[in-house]
Amino acid sequence: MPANPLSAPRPPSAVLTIDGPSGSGKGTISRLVAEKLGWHLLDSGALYRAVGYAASMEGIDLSDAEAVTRCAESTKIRFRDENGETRVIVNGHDASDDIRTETCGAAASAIAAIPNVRTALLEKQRSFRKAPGLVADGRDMGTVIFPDAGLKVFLTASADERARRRYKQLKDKGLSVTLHALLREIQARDTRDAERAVAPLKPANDAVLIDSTGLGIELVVAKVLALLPAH
Ligand SMILES: Nc1ncnc2c1ncn2[C@@H]1O[C@H](COP(=O)(O)OP(=O)(O)O)[C@@H](O)[C@H]1O
Ligand SMILES: Nc1ccn([C@H]2C[C@H](O)[C@@H](COP(=O)(O)OP(=O)(O)O)O2)c(=O)n1
Repeated sequence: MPANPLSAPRPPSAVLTIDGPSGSGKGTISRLVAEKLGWHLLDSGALYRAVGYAASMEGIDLSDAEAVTRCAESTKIRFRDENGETRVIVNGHDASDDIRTETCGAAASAIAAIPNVRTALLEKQRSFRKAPGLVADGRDMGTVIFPDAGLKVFLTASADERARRRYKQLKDKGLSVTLHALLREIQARDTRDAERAVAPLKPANDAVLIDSTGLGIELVVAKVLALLPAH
């Protein structure tokens, strides 16, 4: 008797992972590639930022692993599309702007080193994998969350260039920052993210490295699209 095609297990949807350090352009490139492909998008850093933000708002000591883990387990995080932008809703409050500060980035990096916090966010991240495909941006998308992804990109740029990009981005938002302080923060975050024991920032063995220093956004998008296997 022929197998019933309806009961056959469906192959998992396609995933493209884009990992890399702060300011390498992961978020920008992931969003543009996802738009071109019509795929879903996972900004995993926003989840860690949301937990760092919620913990700070609740006055939790970020080095108290148990309290931060409880916070990660109980914080409700939703993404909502609004006028072509993705808003991040944390416990019912629109925290999209609050979570983008460098202070919140540092808080996210600190709580992301707690193994149980990562476990608390694991299934939520995997639930973004849906047809026709997913572009997932973060630090461990290719190594831990989607190890079977069809294409893994590790996006880098020199620390100086990443600091300059972040400086321009924050200045354009009207925030008061200095290039020197941003460079120090980026270097401190690189070190903490790369040296933590669990799911450190590093390229997967099968990742394609793209150094975007001196490359414009459209060129990087084109490079990523050219790497995609037929899907
Ligand atoms: N290849 C590039 N060339 C110039 N600027 C870039 C490039 N990629 C990203 N940017 C800019 O750098 C800033 C940081 O990019 P973002 O996507 O937020 O990085 P990440 O998500 O890796 O932290 C943004 O203002 C973005 O427009
Ligand atoms: N998959 C991820 C994503 C982010 N993190 C942590 C480590 C990062 O320093 C913070 C913030 O990540 P995010 O990608 O939003 O930061 P940048 O946009 O690269 O500056 O969260 C992580 O540990 N694992």
